Amino acid sequence: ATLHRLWPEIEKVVKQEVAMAKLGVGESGTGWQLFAEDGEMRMYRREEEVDGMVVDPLKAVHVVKGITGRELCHYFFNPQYRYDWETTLEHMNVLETISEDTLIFHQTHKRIWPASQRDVVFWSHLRRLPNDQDRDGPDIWTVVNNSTEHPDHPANAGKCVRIFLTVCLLCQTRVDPPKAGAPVSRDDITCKITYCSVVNPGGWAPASVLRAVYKREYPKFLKRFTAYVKNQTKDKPIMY
Ligand SMILES: CCCCCc1ccc(-c2ccc(S(=O)(=O)CCO)cc2)cc1[C@H]1C[C@H]1c1ccccn1
Repeated sequence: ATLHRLWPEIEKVVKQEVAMAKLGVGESGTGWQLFAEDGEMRMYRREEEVDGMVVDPLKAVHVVKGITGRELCHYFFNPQYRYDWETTLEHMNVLETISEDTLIFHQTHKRIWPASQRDVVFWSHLRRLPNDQDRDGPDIWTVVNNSTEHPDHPANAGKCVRIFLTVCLLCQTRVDPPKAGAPVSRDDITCKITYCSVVNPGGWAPASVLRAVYKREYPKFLKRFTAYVKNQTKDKPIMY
């Protein structure tokens, strides 16, 4: 994959997104407003518009027990599971397999009245990162999705309005030492999740509609996705 034309962009965007995801909502200056809370999950957004279109950056932080960052990123990255947890997905297609950890997707999402239907083309990269806090702790895992162009799916050539997004799922795992001699079980594992996303809706959509959609869909997505991974992994050996 190091020889692929996208490789320099992938390296740059992954470094930028991971650095941003590691910033707390406090440190990255003012402007983050809490808009949803559910147990350990906190969802923040900044109200931003580009050319009169809502492109509110979103940052969600969540802590889940019993699954590792590698497991979360495995189920987020791999196409074969996506229809199980991505409720707004209408169609998904892998356009290119750049390497086993780098794919290019085309997705159409269900139409959200009164806006027109959207589609997206993005590269998706799965990456293991060293744990910079605790050298002998589990690694950090991330998936970065970033819009790209593809000759088979020119933007706005069909019925869908092309959206543009950058998404980063960053997962940091912690293992609390079990009682002396006991093996590590899923009860000893905690994963801190940071999900950052900026979605440019492409064509015009009413700000009120977009903000209502984001307020409804993002909490639902993160809750459903983490519950899905817990259910998929509960009887499987732990993947670090
Ligand atoms: C008028 C609505 C315009 C935007 C509709 C739309 C399209 C794609 C997306 C989207 C596409 C990909 C990703 S992902 O994280 O890369 C995972 C892979 O699927 C995430 C979200 C979002 C939304 C916005 C509904 C909003 C919404 C928010 C969370 C989930 C679903 N829908």
